Amino acid sequence: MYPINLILDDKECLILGGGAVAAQKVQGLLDAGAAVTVLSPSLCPPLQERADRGDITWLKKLYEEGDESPFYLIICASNDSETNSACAAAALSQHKLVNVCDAPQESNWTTPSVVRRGDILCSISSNGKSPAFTRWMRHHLEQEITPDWSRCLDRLAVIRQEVRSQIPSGKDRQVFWRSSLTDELMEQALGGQMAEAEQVLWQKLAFWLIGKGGPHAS
Ligand SMILES: C[C@@]1(CC(=O)O)C2=NC(=C\c3[nH]c(c(CCC(=O)O)c3CC(=O)O)Cc3[nH]c(c(CC(=O)O)c3CCC(=O)O)/C=C3\N/C(=C\2)[C@@H](CCC(=O)O)[C@]3(C)CC(=O)O)/[C@H]1CCC(=O)O
Ligand SMILES: NC(=O)c1ccc[n+]([C@@H]2O[C@H](COP(=O)([O-])OP(=O)(O)OC[C@H]3O[C@@H](n4cnc5c(N)ncnc54)[C@H](O)[C@@H]3O)[C@@H](O)[C@H]2O)c1
Repeated sequence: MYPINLILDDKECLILGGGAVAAQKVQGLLDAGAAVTVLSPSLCPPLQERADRGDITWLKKLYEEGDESPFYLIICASNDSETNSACAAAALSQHKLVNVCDAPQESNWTTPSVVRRGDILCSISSNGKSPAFTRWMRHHLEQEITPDWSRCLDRLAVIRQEVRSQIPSGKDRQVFWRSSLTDELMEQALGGQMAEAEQVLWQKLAFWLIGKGGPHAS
């Protein structure tokens, strides 16, 4: 397996089936900004609510070959494994992104468990060996990765722009960041002293620039 972060903004995605598993997958796709269609003769109550609100498009029918054609990404989550397999085979023959929720061997990607904190995205997989363990790991990481991590990331993104403009060499910037983002600094930042930690980082940048003879020195 090779992890990738797929950009799904407004991409047309299809989910086959309207049960609890489909609802979980719909949530993940909506979180990623996709345009979601559910194809199923029936919907579970949470999906019915989403369809009523207009969050998703509902195609009220049984799957027929060709239904998958307009879509970029397809998740087969019906409880009819023959239909899941037929849809997956048709979609794979068109080189689409396909997941079969009860048959990873018929998929070209599997669904990881996810922890989101602002722009932080942490995905967890067990290569299909134990989704229950994957779920436990998610709960564990949810405790560890607090909303402060995302605030910290937002501050670091600002400082990164400044570092980019002050330290012209990519190699030097790498050395700066590797020597500056220490455990001690991050423990301070995430331990309730983010502003103080930020000051320390600005100081480190100032010292770095003095050591290197100022901005844009070669
Ligand atoms: C991460 C998560 C995302 C999501 O689904 O959105 C996810 N499964 C979750 C939960 C979960 N799934 C199952 C249980 C009951 C315990 C158990 O059966 O072991 C629990 C736990 C629970 O719900 O408590 C049953 C199950 N799952 C699969 C099969 C078929 C098979 O193994 O062949 C069966 C048997 C069906 C049956 O018997 O009928 C297969 C897959 N499930 C995957 C993902 C992919 C591999 C992920 C990995 O690498 O770990 C993969 C391969 C396919 C895919 O979906 O891509 C989500 C965690 C959400 C969270 O974070 O809470
Ligand atoms: N990947 C996972 O995490 C995971 C977890 C649990 C179960 N599963 C598997 O997922 C499948 C679905 O589970 P569920 O609990 O959502 O089932 P469910 O019975 O609640 O829902 C199944 C849905 O599929 C629809 N459907 C049936 N035949 C169809 C067809 N030909 N075309 C379109 N839609 C059709 C039904 O109308 C229903 O809405 C099961 O096969 C189960 O083995 C996967």
